[in-house]
Amino acid sequence: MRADKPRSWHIGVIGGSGLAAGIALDDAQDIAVSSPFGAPSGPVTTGRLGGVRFTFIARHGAGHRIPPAAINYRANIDVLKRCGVTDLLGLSAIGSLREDMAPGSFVAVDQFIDRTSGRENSFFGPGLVAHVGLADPVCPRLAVLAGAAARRAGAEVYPAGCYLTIDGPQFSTRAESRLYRAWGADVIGMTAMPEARLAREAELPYALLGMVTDWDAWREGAAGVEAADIIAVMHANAALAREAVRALAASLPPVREPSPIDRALDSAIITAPDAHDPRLIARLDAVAARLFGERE
Ligand SMILES: CSC[C@H]1O[C@H](OP(=O)(O)O)[C@H](O)[C@@H]1O
Ligand SMILES: Nc1ncnc2[nH]cnc12
Repeated sequence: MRADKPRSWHIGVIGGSGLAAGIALDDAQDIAVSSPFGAPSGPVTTGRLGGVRFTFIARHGAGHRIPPAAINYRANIDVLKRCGVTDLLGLSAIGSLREDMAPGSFVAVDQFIDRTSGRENSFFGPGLVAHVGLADPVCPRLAVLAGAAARRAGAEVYPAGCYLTIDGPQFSTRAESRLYRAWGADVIGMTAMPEARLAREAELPYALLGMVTDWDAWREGAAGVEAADIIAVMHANAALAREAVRALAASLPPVREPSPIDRALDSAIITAPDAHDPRLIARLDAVAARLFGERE
């Protein structure tokens, strides 16, 4: 498949907390897709919304079984790419680090700070070294479309925000929460990294619609975060998130023009061809099909 020709949209959706039940798709089919990177969070559901192909995966698995640090982010993105997804939208519960971003509002995240450690954060490695650019980790086209769709669905949407990713599973201390505010982070969660990194390596334009569920722990005199409160807000907002996805489907231009992110790997791989590890190349049959599909 050439990346520089217009093609049809195929939107991958990674549904987070409160969204494991997925989105209602026409002609939906559940498919267990296997990945050389291990087990994904579960089967994908693929189908159509208003004529556009969508494929959904629940980030934490059915019944929210998988904690943030144990999610196989590589496998999730690999199977979505394997299904032919062209663009990837993450939906996430987030805590607010700002007075104005109140619970119930949505944020089209545009930057990340990564405080995670020990998560598999690259498809590449010894035998195939790649350094993709991540200065602008979110696809502006998809972020604008997703933000506008959420607004049309009735949400209050902030068009930008910096998401700080912690490992969790515990929520932050008050001191950490204040520190993250001082760093300039706007919202906090446990899953956007390495998801956004891996999407870029897989040449998938990525956007993240965060749904603010709480104020985290920085507010003087306020109670700390409770998971049950987050889930209650998420349940109240899940219909809005699903409506936003429907509105996104309705608003996509008929043809998907190429994105520069479709070619993110063009200048990223620095290992000499004669030093390539064929086993790693084989594992990248979906992620880097554009580069290695026919050549090696
Ligand atoms: C259930 S509260 C904490 C949990 O919610 C967020 O997950 P997701 O981004 O998948 O919606 C947060 O990152 C934590 O994993
Ligand atoms: N305050 C918070 N911290 C981390 N992850 C979250 N997900 C939703 N709210 C959160």
